[in-house]
Amino acid sequence: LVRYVEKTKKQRLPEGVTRLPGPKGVRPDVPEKNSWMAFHNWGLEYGPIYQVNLAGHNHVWISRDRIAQDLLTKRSANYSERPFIPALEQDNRTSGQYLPLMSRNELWTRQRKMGKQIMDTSAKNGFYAYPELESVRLLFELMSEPKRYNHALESFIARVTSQLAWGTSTAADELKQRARELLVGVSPTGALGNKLPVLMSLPEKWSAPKAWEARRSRTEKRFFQTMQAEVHEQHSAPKAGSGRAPRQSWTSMFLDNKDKWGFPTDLEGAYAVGMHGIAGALTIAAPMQSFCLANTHYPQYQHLLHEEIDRVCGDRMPRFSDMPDMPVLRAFIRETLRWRPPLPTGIPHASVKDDVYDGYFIPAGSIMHPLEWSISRDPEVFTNPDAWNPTQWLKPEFPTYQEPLTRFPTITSYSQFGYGRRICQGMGVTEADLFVGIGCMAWMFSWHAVPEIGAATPELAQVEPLDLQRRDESKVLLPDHVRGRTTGLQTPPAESEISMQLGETTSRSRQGSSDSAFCMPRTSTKAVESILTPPPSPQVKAQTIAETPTMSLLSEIRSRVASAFTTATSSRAQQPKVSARAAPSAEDPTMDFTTLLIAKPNHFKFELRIRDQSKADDVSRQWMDLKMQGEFEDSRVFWKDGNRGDREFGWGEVKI
Ligand code: HEM
Repeated sequence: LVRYVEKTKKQRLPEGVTRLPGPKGVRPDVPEKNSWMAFHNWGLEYGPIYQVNLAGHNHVWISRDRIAQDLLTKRSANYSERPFIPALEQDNRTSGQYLPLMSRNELWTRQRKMGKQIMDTSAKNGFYAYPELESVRLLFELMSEPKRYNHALESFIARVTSQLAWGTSTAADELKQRARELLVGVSPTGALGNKLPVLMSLPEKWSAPKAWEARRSRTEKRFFQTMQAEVHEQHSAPKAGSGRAPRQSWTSMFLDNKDKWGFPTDLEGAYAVGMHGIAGALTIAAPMQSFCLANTHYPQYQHLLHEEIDRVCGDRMPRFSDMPDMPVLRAFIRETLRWRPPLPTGIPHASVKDDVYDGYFIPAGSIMHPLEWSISRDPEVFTNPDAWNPTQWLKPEFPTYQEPLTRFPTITSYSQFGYGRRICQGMGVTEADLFVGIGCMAWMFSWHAVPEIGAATPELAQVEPLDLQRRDESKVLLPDHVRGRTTGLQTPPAESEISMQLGETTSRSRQGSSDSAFCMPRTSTKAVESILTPPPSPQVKAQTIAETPTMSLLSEIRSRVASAFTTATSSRAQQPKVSARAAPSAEDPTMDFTTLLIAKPNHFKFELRIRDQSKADDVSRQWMDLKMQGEFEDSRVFWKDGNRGDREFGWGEVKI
């Protein structure tokens, strides 16, 4: 408060310039849950750029893309710093350990340069097909344990990212935990040290938040160093008989080029790679979860996506290379990111010197927030912005429509990935993961509401639900040139025709799309036979397989598959209490998010149905083959006592 009073006293405005509008005084009334709704609602009241004093700091909130571009991109020399985060043990701006949170210094420049190179190289190589590989495991896990869909989606992303970072998926669980703990550390609503910075100046024995952070920081460092050392060892002397050749990874690229890129220590490179891993580990899972939410509440669009997938891919899973041929899938992804931005408050920039914008004064040291939640709801750009409608990217009558459809809609350079010099370095990975991951899910499944969850909001209630009997009449139609734009490919048969064409699978497909609550792949006799007598694989080398008798592995698969059923555990009791003023609706079931920076929908009820039994059989077979080839390694335990660890290292408690 004293700091605030001092600051306001000192500020004399230049002539002809006014202060930004905004709520007066030091505002403590920002809710912990869905905090962005408070900032969004202030924007409705005070305009597209306003300021508010939070804990003695001037925060500027921007709700329009044009203003964010004007300031954060066009004036990036002034607006590319990051604010200080008190709850971290090492200074986020200067320690070289937190690339996304660093000041614009020499370390940031070389780490960013390295980031660009490793991203470009892995993009050129199709991200080494890791998303395609891991999507087989994703589908198998969704079939086997649909209740744990959140876990399966997060694991998919963490495994791809772990493969990219270190050439192995075994670090996936650790990477997820590192990401969760760092999120706690950096979130204003997370670690107590961010609310009471004084706690971070006390000795560890008197300050539990300080001790928690010190252990987190030690564990993070040890993890990154261990992974780097292992990659180094494998590449310099691959172990004979280990069954798996060393793979390309961001770490191997770093080790090969560190002198060229000017890295004084290997540790800095370990952090630079690790931060790319952490940045990707959970963020991408959030839109995959929101995609499930959207399709459950807006089922009337699903047939458009299924139609495109069946036409372009037929009985194989979608691949990254299908991207130009699948505008509908890209539209579903883009609309999901718009509707439920993974980082609704954006990542803040900080300003270096005083500035004037549109007659308003912005003091040096202001913390600038491109408020993605509001930017994605600009009523001049989006018709009915709170509703999820992927066709607005595909129908020319919408202002969001853009050609050529081989490229648009795209998420590249979308405001969700930030602005100017600090723009996200992971757009390519995100696009590949979402395209392949969501595409494969939609190839295999359809989403259905369960009656007790009801309609999301009053507006949503007006959206006509999919009536299977009247499906043809209720279809949302796309223009012909969108539907048929993939030349040389036939228009897909209607669902009933597919069933007929599949001959033997017809009756199973009908079962699969019945109203039954079950979602298990009814493995055909042929598939059971092939599972019981898998094709002889020349490379059955993986340690886990070698130690497991084949029959017990097979029966495990069968029992896992047989135990699958509809995802459903969360209850209305878990619904959020959105305390922001004028929040749309505390009862809106699509607004139940975790509390930290990333807007991840909490577990919710829906029904996942397999669209075609033969696909389920095919995925089970592929999973089996790949598992036997040692591709699907289990996550490993890094710390004592099953990761609980000891005083020095281990997993910290995280309430998300
Ligand atoms: C849905 C997924 C993702 C979203 C929404 C997202 C969003 C963002 C945003 C908003 C920023 C801050 C930009 C700014 O300050 O203006 C950022 C920075 C960054 N992102 Fe991402 N990101 C995603 C995935 C990834 C992935 C997969 C990686 C790495 C593989 C990554 C790496 C980074 C890095 C290194 C930065 C720091 C850039 C800097 O400060 O110079 N991100 N991201």
